[in-house]
Amino acid sequence: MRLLALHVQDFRNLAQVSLAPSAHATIAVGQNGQGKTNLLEALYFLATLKPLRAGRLSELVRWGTDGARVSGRFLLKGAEREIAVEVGGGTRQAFVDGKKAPSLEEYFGGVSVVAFTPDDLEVVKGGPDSRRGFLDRAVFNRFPAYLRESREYARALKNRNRLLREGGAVDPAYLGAYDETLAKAGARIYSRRRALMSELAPRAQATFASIGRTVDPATYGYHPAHLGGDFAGADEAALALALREALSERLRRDSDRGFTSVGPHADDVSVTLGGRSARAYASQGQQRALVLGWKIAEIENLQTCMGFLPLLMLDDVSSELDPERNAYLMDYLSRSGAQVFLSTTDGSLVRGAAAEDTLWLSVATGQVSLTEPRTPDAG
Ligand SMILES: Nc1ncnc2c1ncn2[C@@H]1O[C@H](COP(=O)(O)OP(=O)(O)OP(=O)(O)O)[C@@H](O)[C@H]1O
Repeated sequence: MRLLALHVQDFRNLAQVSLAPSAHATIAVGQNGQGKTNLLEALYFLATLKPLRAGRLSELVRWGTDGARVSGRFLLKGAEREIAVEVGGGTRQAFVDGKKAPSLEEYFGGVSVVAFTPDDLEVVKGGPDSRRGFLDRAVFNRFPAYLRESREYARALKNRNRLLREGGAVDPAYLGAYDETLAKAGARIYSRRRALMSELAPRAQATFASIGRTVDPATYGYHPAHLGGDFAGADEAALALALREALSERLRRDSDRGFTSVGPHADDVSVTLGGRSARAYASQGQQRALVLGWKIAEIENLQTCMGFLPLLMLDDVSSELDPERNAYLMDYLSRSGAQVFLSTTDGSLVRGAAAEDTLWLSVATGQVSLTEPRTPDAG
């Protein structure tokens, strides 16, 4: 997969940007607050239909305008196709080759992106919801149908919670029908996450061992909350049954509280170092290496399982790493052969990822311009 052209219109502070990225590294350099992350976010949004940072879609639209548009021409399995997304009035609309996308699967059709941002540290330091978000982005890349499947689950959960909140005497038959739907959709989420983690965890552990500069081994594990039975060995039907049982066991408590306390929305990912919680005991640098181990594993796993490298996006990551780990990452990027997009305030930090064909961009007050080749520190 390769992005041949990117067009951005009225997306955050970017009024109009058109560029033909390098097949390898495209590097956006600029001072703080100029629009570098916005440029990467536009690409991320195009490739995932999810905002990288925004809570609401309306935040993506340039102030004073009615709508934003991002489009990209991709080379995918030897054929060119254009995908586009428009945001306006709080909703988004996806297009494939100029026509409304018939389905999300059709829209993505092999486009995927792995993003590295300073917020990724939350996967170790933050709460379960950050870790679930992190896990779900990786699952979505690996199994594109996951976006639709996780929406089905979210819808079923919302309906059940509404019923619980309404209180009073909930008709058991009525609730049973909701539980059935929720258990089925939930079982699919469990099995997707479990499949991804079984591929990813050993790779991430091995990658961490090569960058961690510590003899303590790391582990990455996925744990469904409050689910009985043998999780590792259960098929999807058995997972649905276990979830249905857990839902009915907790019904009284859930009715009192007005929300569903068991299911994939309550899961967590554990990250340990030397057998201890990385959140509680790992140093800042070790936590960064743990995240880096995960991300590199995700890229390599996609390459092995899907047969292509995702686009890589690194938002001001080098300033967060010590020189040795930064050099490791830059070297990895230049050797990977992946198409990479980097943002930085200091071009010299990412020079290790650059080559002859690198596209250097300068970003200032929402304007993106090409800078002369081999003058990376300009801008
Ligand atoms: N919807 C919007 N419309 C117009 N401008 C916006 C919008 N959303 C954010 N901005 C502006 O975008 C700018 C921030 O851009 P961005 O986050 O890309 O900065 P950056 O270059 O990555 O900076 P840093 O190096 O500090 O991370 C801010 O000036 C902010 O006010």
